[in-house]
Amino acid sequence: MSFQINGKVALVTGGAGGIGRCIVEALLENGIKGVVIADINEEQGTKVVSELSQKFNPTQILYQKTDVTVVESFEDAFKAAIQQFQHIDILFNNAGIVNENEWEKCVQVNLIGVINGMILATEKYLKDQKLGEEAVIVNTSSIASVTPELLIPTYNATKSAINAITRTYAESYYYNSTKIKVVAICPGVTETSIVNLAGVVRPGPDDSAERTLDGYPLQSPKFLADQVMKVVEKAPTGTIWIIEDTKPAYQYIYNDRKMSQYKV
Ligand SMILES: NC(=O)C1=CN([C@@H]2O[C@H](COP(=O)(O)OP(=O)(O)OC[C@H]3O[C@@H](n4cnc5c(N)ncnc54)[C@H](O)[C@@H]3O)[C@@H](O)[C@H]2O)C=CC1
Ligand SMILES: CCCCCC(=O)/C=C/C=C\C/C=C\C/C=C\CCCC(=O)O
Repeated sequence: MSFQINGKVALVTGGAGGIGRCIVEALLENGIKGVVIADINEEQGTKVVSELSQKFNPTQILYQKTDVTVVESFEDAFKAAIQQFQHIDILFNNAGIVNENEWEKCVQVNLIGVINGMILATEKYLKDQKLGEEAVIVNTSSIASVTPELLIPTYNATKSAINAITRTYAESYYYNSTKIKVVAICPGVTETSIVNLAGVVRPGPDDSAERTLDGYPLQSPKFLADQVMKVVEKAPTGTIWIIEDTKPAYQYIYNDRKMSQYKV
């Protein structure tokens, strides 16, 4: 059974940034009734609303200043969605940062922020305030969740944890009472401000080499967002989707540990 974006209401954390903003725009192009941009950056959030209002009906787009690391602030974004649009059907847990120098902050935003969203959505808002039979949560993970990237160990760890939480909340134990499909997307390197490495990575053991992302295939956030719409509509719950190098989304399959034959 496929999920219909048309007529639904979505909340996008980090919706004022590169990937989040493109997800907001793709949702509007796919007939969303209303979308809340829940982002800590008020200046950018207001700017995005005014730019999108040139192309779409302004009453469909709401900016709510939100810090996902603060549960009350995150909850206010859900309340704003209900007040403005009467229901809430899709949560994009998308806000994320890279900062290996202030690694606690990276854990706060990438992991605690996503946990806050999962609890608010599965225990209250998406569970009780959805329009149709099913709601959807899309967690933004990364290819770094399954292939550890050098120089960003804390970031890699937060993204692996996102896959774990996605798979847990997809279990029928939760789904049977929430009717929320939970999936994760794992983008490859995508052209946004996050890929600026200056000041956010720690020097590795060999700190003489210049660290750049040269050689990594770069995709556009617009391409990524269009793939994400397909994932929202078609992906089964608990699935993890790699989207990299401007190629169609494909499912990442975890092995059953009991199939592993290696012995010490
Ligand atoms: N750009 C890339 O190459 C890749 C990005 N990702 C993930 O995609 C997501 C979006 O990142 P990008 O759009 O690339 O970065 P970005 O830096 O362009 O956007 C991130 C947005 O999150 C917001 N934000 C940061 N802290 C927040 C907080 N505490 N509460 C609410 N909003 C907050 C920022 O204000 C910004 O608008 C992140 O989770 C990132 O880890 C995953 C794989 C690749
Ligand atoms: C700044 C990283 C942005 C995070 C994007 C993401 O989620 C996945 C990225 C995947 C690969 C590249 C990321 C980081 C690599 C860091 C430095 C490159 C060092 C290259 C080298 O010198 O070996």
